[in-house]
Amino acid sequence: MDEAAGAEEPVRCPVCSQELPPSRINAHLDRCLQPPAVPCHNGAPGSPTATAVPEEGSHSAKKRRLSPNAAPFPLFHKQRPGGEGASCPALSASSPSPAAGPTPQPEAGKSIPEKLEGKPLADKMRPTTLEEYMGQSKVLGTDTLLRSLLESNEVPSIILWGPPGCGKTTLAHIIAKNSKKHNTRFVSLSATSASTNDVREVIKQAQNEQKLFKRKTILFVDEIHRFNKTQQDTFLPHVECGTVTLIGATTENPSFQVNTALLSRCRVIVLEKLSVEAMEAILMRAVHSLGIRVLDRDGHSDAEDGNSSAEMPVYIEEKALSTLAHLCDGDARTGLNGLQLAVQARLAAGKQSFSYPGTKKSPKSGVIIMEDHVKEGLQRSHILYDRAGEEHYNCISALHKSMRGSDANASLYWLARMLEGGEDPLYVARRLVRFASEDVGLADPSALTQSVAAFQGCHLIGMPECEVLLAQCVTYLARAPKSIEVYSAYNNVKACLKNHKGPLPPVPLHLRNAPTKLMKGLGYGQGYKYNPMFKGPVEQDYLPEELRGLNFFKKTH
Ligand SMILES: Nc1ncnc2c1ncn2[C@@H]1O[C@H](COP(=O)(O)OP(=O)(O)OP(=O)(O)O)[C@@H](O)[C@H]1O
Ligand SMILES: [Zn+2]
Repeated sequence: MDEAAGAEEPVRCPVCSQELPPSRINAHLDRCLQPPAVPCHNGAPGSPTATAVPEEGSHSAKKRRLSPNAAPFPLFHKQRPGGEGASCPALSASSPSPAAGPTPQPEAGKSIPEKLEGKPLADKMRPTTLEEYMGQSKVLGTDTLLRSLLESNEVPSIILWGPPGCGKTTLAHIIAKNSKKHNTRFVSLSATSASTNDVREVIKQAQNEQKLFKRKTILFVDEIHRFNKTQQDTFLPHVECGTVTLIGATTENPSFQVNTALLSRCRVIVLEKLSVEAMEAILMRAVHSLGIRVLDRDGHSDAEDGNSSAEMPVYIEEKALSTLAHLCDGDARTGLNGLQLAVQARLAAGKQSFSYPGTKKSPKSGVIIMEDHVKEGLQRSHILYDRAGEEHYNCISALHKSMRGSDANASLYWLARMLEGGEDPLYVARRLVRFASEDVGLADPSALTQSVAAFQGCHLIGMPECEVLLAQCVTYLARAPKSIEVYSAYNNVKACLKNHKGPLPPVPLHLRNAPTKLMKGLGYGQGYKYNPMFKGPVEQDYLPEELRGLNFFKKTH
């Protein structure tokens, strides 16, 4: 599509975005690609949200044209996930050995504090190959479809759906790096900051690229669920015609959040929380690349004590690593951040002598990171609960169902899971108000009063004091008798209105008010029996004529 562009139409330089006549583009490109040019990628001023990945081969220490920030790949050398330690370049810090692969290694030879400077550890440790990518074997294992597609460079448009820090962005980068070998561009946008215009811009460039160089573009859109439906529609024709291959990432269920037309053109790949084993491997790799020594239960270190330079050695207990792997709830970013914070805090505390209880090993001196230190490094709210995502809906649903099942015990558990995870107490309180009417109803009308009072109380005093108010109300509601009589009767009425064919029946004349003479003349209010004037029961119809005899309370569904 859009291939009809006339010969005279200017083309946009894919490197610096300048518009040029087609006859001049090649000469311009030669100049534009000259080292040492200033940063010349589409993340230059004007479109701060787009970042192009440097081409393979240009990404070397000598002739890097892009600003270091534009390079999505970590500066770390390739690491074995295992841990014999002796050959780890970071441990034998004396020579900045070039032996460990094609990537430059500016980190080798640095001290641990120096290695922790700058970008967060999680970014620096981002894997660049499938071999370094841990876990997710269900979708990426050796015999999976995705794996074979990737290896043959036939990347379909995909949506990666998974919890935070499970490796969505990382996988997209790996796919891109993989496909660059096959002449593909990679551009990334974040849906949180990119406008529809940014999207159009990227697509325009992708079209030029295809025209000029027959190069494909992979467009990575992080948090794709944040794009509204119109913005999502902007992609659609271009995904369809193959100008761009879309890789979207989302923490939200795409069947609710992503435009169905777009969804039907993408494969949804479900990534899971990382397992404890995968987390341990990720942490171990980080520890080794930092040059931290792992102490096993007997106090043995995985590196020789003899070769320590002037730098003070840093040790971490094996147990501390496994605790961290358990606590970060499958979120590698949280895990790596936790590790980084613990290491930094301990480095700040300085060198100590420590001996290992219960062993004959002689006391060591240096910095030691123990289980308690990593626990401090982790924020509790990160551990339990993902306030914005799936978990939020799953937990409130579990609470609602536990109360409905009159299980006060389980109800309190789900309540605590949410509140301890940092859930907004008013969100829970609103649900309780709804429950009081929907599930308790007239079996105990004061449930509504109770829950509204709890809502107002929470509003007044906030967390953490209001937690007990919610606990009280949750228990009250769980123990209360249940009736859905009103709820289902009202639903029956709504269904009746929805299914009604033709114009709705008029309001019966005798039920109408007659404030004017004209209305009285028209028969409004005529024959209405004012109930207080009658001694016994009054015979009178209140439904429109065609509905007479219908009982919404009796109808069951
Ligand atoms: N499967 C993995 N193997 C190794 N490291 C991983 C893996 N997943 C995540 N990481 C590490 O965690 C960091 C964060 O991961 P990433 O940015 O890919 O998460 P995400 O799923 O995109 O999260 P979010 O939804 O929060 O953006 C990475 O920089 C990397 O260091
Ligand atoms: Zn240019």
